[in-house]
Amino acid sequence: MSLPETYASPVSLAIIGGTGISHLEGFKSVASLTVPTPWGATSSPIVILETPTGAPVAFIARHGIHHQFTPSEVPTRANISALRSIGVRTIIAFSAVGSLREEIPPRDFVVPSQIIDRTKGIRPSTFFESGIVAHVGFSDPFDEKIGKIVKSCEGALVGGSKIHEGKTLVCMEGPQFSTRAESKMYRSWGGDIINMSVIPESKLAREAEIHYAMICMATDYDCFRDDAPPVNVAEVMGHMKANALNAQHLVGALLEELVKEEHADLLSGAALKESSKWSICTAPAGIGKEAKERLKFMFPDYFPDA
Ligand SMILES: CSC[C@H]1O[C@H](OP(=O)(O)O)[C@H](O)[C@@H]1O
Ligand SMILES: Nc1ncnc2[nH]cnc12
Repeated sequence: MSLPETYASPVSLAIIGGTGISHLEGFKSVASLTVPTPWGATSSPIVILETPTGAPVAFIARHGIHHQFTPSEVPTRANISALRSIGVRTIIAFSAVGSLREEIPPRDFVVPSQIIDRTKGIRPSTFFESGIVAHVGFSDPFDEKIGKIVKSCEGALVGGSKIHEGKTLVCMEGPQFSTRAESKMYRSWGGDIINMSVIPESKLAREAEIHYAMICMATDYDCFRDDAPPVNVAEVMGHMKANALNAQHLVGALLEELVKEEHADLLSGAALKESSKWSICTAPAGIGKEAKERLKFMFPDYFPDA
């Protein structure tokens, strides 16, 4: 059955699905939006789901519905700007990660608090360029309040999976996995888990003034253990089957909690309101016309003359 291609109300909450999560089950799908952006097409249509209480939630598949975009190819600026343009102010992003610590076994979940960026500078990672410069703060890349709410939903997980907090996520370029030397080096740097996705997604969400948290699901021990075989895709996908089911349980509990009135500040984007506007360094008279036209897509109020 084909879904309506429009949705009348703003949608303030979004979920980004990663490896093994190309759609969300258990919710009513009410629309499928194709949102063209100044940064091109999104990686998948934006599906609007409704929670049992009727709250709308946007869902987008990071790698496309067939997992056709490599981590370096994901059109992240399109994804984030499209979500912002439909009203999104909070994003919960899912990611399959390698564990760099014995105490984080496959099938445990992690809400990271820090990032070490090991991408290679080849992914477009800012909205503010070519005629406009801004430097937003990124010291604490994840929203702590959302992290605490995720942890409070730990009881929804089955099979003994735990949620670890306060961990450091290394983001590598890929698509090849790490060497053993790199894996050990990341551990010596304080890295706890590793993926290929959190950069630039988290940076762009910050620039778009969207609260962002990542729910990482461990699938392997990467390759730091000399006495064990290294990570491979079959191992990742095997654990992701169980993780995806658990993610489903977690999302049910999490959405029920997040849409409560007491979290209205999160869904309105209160903590980041106008944070990018005040990070712009370019003098108004010097901001290029095309830059203003692009950014108007996300920030219609900031550039009234565009
Ligand atoms: C299939 S293993 C590597 C792949 O898995 C993770 O994807 P995602 O973050 O979208 O769940 C990792 O970041 C890599 O892209
Ligand atoms: N070991 C690993 N390295 C990078 N990304 C991953 N995603 C899942 N496992 C991973």
